[in-house]
Amino acid sequence: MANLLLDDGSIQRDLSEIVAELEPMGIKLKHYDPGTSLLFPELLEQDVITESEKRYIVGLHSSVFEFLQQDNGYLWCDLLNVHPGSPQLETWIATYNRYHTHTAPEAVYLLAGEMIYGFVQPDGRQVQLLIQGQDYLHIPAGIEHWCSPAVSLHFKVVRYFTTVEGWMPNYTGTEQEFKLQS
Ligand SMILES: CSCCC(=O)/C(O)=C/O
Ligand SMILES: [Fe+2]
Ligand code: NI
Repeated sequence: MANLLLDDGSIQRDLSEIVAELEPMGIKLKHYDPGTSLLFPELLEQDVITESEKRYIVGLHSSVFEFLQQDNGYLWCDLLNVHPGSPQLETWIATYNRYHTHTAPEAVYLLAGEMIYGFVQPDGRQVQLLIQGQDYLHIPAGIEHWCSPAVSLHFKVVRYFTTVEGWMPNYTGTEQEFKLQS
């Protein structure tokens, strides 16, 4: 389940409170646990999974989550697997942990592991959202965000795309500011 860290050091753990905090930015967060992870538990534990294993997981998952694809007009989806031995991991982190926008929505369903997203609220305050297994996140086009693996450096995520080319980061230059109270 997700946690939201606010810039005053407080943490929201209640899903409905987090949803309300994200709502002014048009960001949707849901927790769906249809039991699909039980279909491939050993694959979710593995650091390395093959392309055919990825296709198997995405295929099983897509049939259960067909409504997500239809409701949101997703054209295609893939499975991104990040682990401590992932090639170019530092480059990947450097690419996405800077504030950026996309011209298309960014939607993800986290199968395993943890990811952190940063957002700028309408009043300028920055928040950090931790998502965990079975969390679904939808960020509208044009919303500033950054993302990163959590320190475990493990996540497996289904990414939903509404355009053929996927998400291109447009960097905004906004600095990450996260001052917690002393
Ligand atoms: C969510 S995994 C891929 C990273 C990415 O494309 C992106 O835009 C993160 O914000
Ligand atoms: Fe992004
Ligand atoms: Ni590992």
